[in-house]
Amino acid sequence: MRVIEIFHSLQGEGILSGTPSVFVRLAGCPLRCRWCDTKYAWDFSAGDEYGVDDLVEAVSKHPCDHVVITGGEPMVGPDLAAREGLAELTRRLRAGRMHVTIETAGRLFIADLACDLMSISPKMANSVPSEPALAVAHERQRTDPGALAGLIEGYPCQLKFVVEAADDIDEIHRLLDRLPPVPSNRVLLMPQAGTRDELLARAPAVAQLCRETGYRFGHRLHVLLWSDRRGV
Ligand SMILES: C[S@@+](CC[C@H](N)C(=O)[O-])C[C@H]1O[C@@H](n2cnc3c(N)ncnc32)[C@H](O)[C@@H]1O
Ligand SMILES: Nc1nc2[nH]cc(C(=O)O)c2c(=O)[nH]1
Ligand code: SF4
Ligand SMILES: [Mg+2]
Repeated sequence: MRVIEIFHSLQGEGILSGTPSVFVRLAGCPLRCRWCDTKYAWDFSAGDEYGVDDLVEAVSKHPCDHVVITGGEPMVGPDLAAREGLAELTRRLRAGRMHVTIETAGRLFIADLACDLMSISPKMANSVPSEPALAVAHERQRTDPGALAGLIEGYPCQLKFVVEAADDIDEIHRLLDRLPPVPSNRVLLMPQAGTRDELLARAPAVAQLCRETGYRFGHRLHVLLWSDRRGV
């Protein structure tokens, strides 16, 4: 598997925000969201090659029982071998008594992952890249209610929607209407913010939207603490 970085930090997002966690960032993402804060992980051939044994050993060096597998898009992977590698990695981490979170846009359903929290961030219209060729690929890739439904029914999950403007909520409601029910405290609205200044500017409107809708506020604790620093 190709790995961009492994680091020990606090989970910055979602219902486990604040939890000390080791992050494994896998290489490659076909979606190329306009505001992605991790563009350095888009290339499938970037980073270093690791076997599952090496990865488990690198993770277990940290004094920590939560692991977050992210990317890039860890659920896509360049080929079948990479997806089987992901399944094997989750099983080995779970066997070592680690709590496993997978961060994914939710474009692909994969069964049999040893995943304690499927952290899904479905991509909405505000994420479409401005370059037309990329936008076409993104439209094709970004939402598949069938895959999302499979993940929601197959795993403990949370849905993290990236919100830029108050009217994003209409599209979120339309998508939720087509999915199996998710409790409102597992639906999070997260400000679109790659820097601390953007977070402070957008958070109040998102907080207000949470009060109006009953959905949960999605933190970006790492952005608050370290702004756009890489590897934290
Ligand atoms: C870099 S992505 C990697 C995992 C997967 N590709 C995904 O999108 O869920 C990790 C998380 O960061 C979020 N994210 C990326 N850029 C962001 C930004 N500018 N503002 C808010 N959230 C962002 C994504 O929506 C996702 O929840
Ligand atoms: N601290 C911290 N928390 C995170 N939660 C999800 C992240 C990600 O990039 O997937 C992330 C990240 O990059 N850093
Ligand atoms: S799906 Fe995730 S990694 Fe891929 S471009 Fe969008 S935010 Fe970035
Ligand atoms: Mg991140």
